[in-house]
Amino acid sequence: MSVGLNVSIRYPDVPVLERPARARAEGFTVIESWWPFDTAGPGDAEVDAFCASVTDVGVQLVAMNLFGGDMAAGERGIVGNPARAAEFDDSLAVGLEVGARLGARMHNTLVGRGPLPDLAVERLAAAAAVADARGSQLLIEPLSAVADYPVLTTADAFALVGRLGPGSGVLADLYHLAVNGEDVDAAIAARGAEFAHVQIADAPGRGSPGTGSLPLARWLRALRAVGYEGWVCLEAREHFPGS
Ligand SMILES: O=C(O)C(=O)CO
Repeated sequence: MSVGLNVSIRYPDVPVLERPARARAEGFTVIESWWPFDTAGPGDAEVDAFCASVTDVGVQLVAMNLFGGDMAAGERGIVGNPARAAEFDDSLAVGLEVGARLGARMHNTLVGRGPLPDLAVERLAAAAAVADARGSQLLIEPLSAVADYPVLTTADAFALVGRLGPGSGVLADLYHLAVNGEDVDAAIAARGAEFAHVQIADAPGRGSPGTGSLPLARWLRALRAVGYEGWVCLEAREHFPGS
């Protein structure tokens, strides 16, 4: 079980292309990122620059979100909006291309706020099949503190992944699960070995481990005990909010 750093939530005020170097300077050699481009369909030069920002500093990118819309404005996914189908397709193509170039085979795919329309499930399943053919996975993550987000628990995530088929998996962010009130010990015991990816932060505050009250060490030991063999990435703010 190796630990990586989510550079998007860790360094929100650092220019995107400087974030891998900042992570390396902090001692991380493994990173993940939310969608690092301003649009769903960046040009070749933007993609080349992002890939170089990772390879030039000798860190490994293990996961990258697909385009989720305007995250700062509260959007969490566009797949259910027919008017944004082209953007979703562009994001999938670019995400898989970056993944192929950098070896990042996991793509957290936010599903949009509000009830999940069948259209979204159909498009996610089609995208998962494309990802599967490229040796990659679309990840479904329960989120907390996002109004009307339809995936809140590991049960929600596994149920949706069950409808998407191969090329999909569950991203268990233990912070979100705890904030949503899920019994994380029970979730790990029941299906921890099936998690495709794990993220952690402490609560309250989504800060680094030790800044809140979550039993993160116990949960990591439990994940190892049930046979989880994937990555654990720190998706935490650098400082406890207000500090
Ligand atoms: O929106 C969030 O909190 C996420 O974790 C997105 O990946």
